[in-house]
Parts: sequence; structure tokens; C-alpha cells
Amino acid sequence: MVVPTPAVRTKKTRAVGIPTIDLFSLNRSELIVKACEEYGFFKVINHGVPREIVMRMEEEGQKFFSRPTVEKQKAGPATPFGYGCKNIGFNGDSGELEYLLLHTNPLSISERSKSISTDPAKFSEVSLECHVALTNAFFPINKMPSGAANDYIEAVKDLACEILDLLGEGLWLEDKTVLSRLLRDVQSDSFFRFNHYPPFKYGKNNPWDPHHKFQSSALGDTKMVGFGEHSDPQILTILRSNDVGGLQVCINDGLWIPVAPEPSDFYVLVGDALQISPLKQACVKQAFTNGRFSSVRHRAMANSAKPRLSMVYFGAPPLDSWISPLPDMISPLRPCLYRPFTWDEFKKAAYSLRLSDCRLDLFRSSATHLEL
Ligand SMILES: C=C1C[C@]23C[C@@]1(O)CC[C@H]2[C@@]12CC[C@H](O)[C@@](C)(C(=O)O1)[C@H]2[C@@H]3C(=O)O
Ligand SMILES: O=C(O)CCC(=O)C(=O)O
Ligand SMILES: [Fe+2]
Repeated sequence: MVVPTPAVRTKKTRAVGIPTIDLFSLNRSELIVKACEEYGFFKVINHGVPREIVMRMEEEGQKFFSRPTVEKQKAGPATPFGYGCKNIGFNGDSGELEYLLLHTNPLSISERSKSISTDPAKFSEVSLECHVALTNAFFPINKMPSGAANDYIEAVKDLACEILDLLGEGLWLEDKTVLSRLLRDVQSDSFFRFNHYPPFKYGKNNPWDPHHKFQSSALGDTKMVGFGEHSDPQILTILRSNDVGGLQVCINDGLWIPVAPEPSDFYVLVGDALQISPLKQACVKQAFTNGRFSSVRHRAMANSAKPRLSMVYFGAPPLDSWISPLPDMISPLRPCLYRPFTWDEFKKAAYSLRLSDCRLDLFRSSATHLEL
């Protein structure tokens, strides 16, 4: 049997033309706006998230997924939070992966950590001050929670907020922090997800086997879907993985681009709630930006001989927040494309649909709906 070498794999998965934003650069806000408009996807370097925080979180993920299945199942089933294996959501989607989906509220993580780790405090320790702050309507939080998960989530939330503020600057919004405030809100409905894709096994019934009828000429062409095609419903996603590839993004309506794994960097994905670019595609997905940006469709393949571990932060507003185009994004030439809706309403719609469905189509305002 001819087993493709890792060198072939690396070449086949090298990313083409994905924008990289250096957060130290002077023109970063314009570049971020351009990347959001053109791709809805970009890589950030010089992001300021300490490596130690990332490595501690990765270690926690590795430890969890290497536990016996019965132990992992104690953190499940994912309804939607907790441990899930192969089943994604509630409507029959499945994939080649196992995952841990968490709400980012520190108290909720702390509660869950008891079934996730043999050392829950290391995974998520909430300080007394933080506990008081979170349970008191009149916080400020001046003492950060500690524990790998809290530290990681705080760090990537700060990164997401910095990017949203730069976006606000690049869009010349009157209030540049209007979006980041939603993520910083103590009631924010943001999620965190660990995805663990198993290594692809050589052998029978394997498309890499030369005798298999689906055998592909090159490893990169093999279709073993880990996490199927979708857009993320939230405002902004911050994704980081280990050094194993698999992520692909869809650009120009149908062209799938493999994204090179970059364990020291982060990838940023525009979610449905941020999207803009009006009437560009049949499946329009835009909200705050009234169609100027498009949420990026992406998927993750499970083609690698090594397990892939991704750590994904989904920045979302509080459930009762209204999602409607920002006033700066509406003009006589760019009329409001969507009826206003709450994040709660949108999430309910998302959970009633399949992974690959275009949820924002349900919220188009009646006038623009007729145009399609
Ligand atoms: C099939 C589904 C899983 C999902 C909820 C949904 O009904 C449609 C959106 C899916 C998604 C994609 C991005 C995130 O991974 C996720 C947590 C989210 O907010 O929307 C998942 C949902 C899930 O796995 O629960
Ligand atoms: O694992 C990945 O790289 C992608 C995961 C993803 O798209 C998600 O969790 O929503
Ligand atoms: Fe996603």
C-alpha cells in the first residue's frame, strides 16, 4: 500500500491568498475591513495572547479527549453544552469528531469542570471576588477568574473585542465600541468549543487504501468530513488549532481553500450576526453591517494521520440584544435588508435548522425578500 508522506499532505493543504493582519501594523483597521468584505476570514499575528495561556488550554483539551469514553460521556450529552461525539446539533447532522461545547460564563464553566477534569480547579477556578462580581447585578469585575479555561476565554475575548473596535474604526462608526460591548457584557451568550478530530486510520474501508473504490489520487482530495459546511451564527469567531490541518473556507461561491494550521496564530471568522454585503449571493447572511460583510462558510476535514484539536471562541451578544443593521450602515442606496430580531430569536431559528442552512434568509425584510 502506498501511504502518502506528510510532505505531500503539507503541500496539498497550504493556504492560498488568505489575508494576514499584523495587529502591530498602522493600517490594521483598513486591512481588517477589507478582509471582512472580501473573505469574511483572516489570520491575525502579533495578537498579544500569551503562549502560556494557549498551551495550558490545549493541554486541558488533550487531557480531556484522551480520557476513557465512559469518563468523557459523564460530561455529556451535548444539549447543547457538554461532551458530544459525532452528532452535531439536534437535527441529524453528524461528523467525524468529538467535542466539548461550553457557555463562556465562568460560573457555568466552573460547574461543568467537575465532569470534565480530574483537577477541576486547574481547568476552571473562579475566585471568590469573581463569584461575587458575577452574581451581583452591580459588578465591576476587577479580579479575573483563573484556571486554564477562564484565562483562555478572557484572552480570546479581549482579542475579539480589539478586532471589533478596529473594525468600528475602519468603518468610521460613530460609536466604535458598539459591538465589543456586547461581547464584554456580563450576560453575553458567547460559547467556547474544543473539537477533536480523530486521526485518519489506514486500512480497510479507507479511501486512502489503493484497493478502496473511493481511493483518491492525492491525499488532499480525500473527503472525510469532520465538521460539515456551515457559517457560525455569532458575531465573530476566534479559532486556533494545533499543527494539524483540516479547516477549509469557501470563497467566491464554491471554491474551497485549505487553511494552513498555525498554532501560534488565530483565525478570525465573520459570523452571521456581523455579516454585510447586500444581495451579493443568493444566500444572504448579514445583520449588523446590513450586508457589507459576509459570514464565511467553512468546514473541517478529518484527513490527517494525526488528531486535530481546535479551540474555538464564538463571540455573541446577550440573548435579549436586538440584531439590526447599525444606523451607519443604512442609507437610501442601502436600505435595511433585515427585520430586527433578537439574538435569542435567531439562535432558536439556528437550532431548528440544519448545520448548512442559511438562517438569515428567514429574517429578510419583506421588501428585499420580494427582490430575490
Ligand atoms: C446543527 C447545528 C449545530 C449548531 C446549531 C445548529 O442547529 C446550527 C448551527 C450549529 C453551530 C455552528 C457553530 C458553532 O459550532 C455552534 C455551537 C453554533 O452556535 O452554531 C454550532 C451549533 C451546535 O453545535 O450546537
Ligand atoms: O475545527 C475547526 O477547525 C472548525 C470548527 C468549526 O467550524 C466550529 O466549531 O464551528
Ligand atoms: Fe464553525
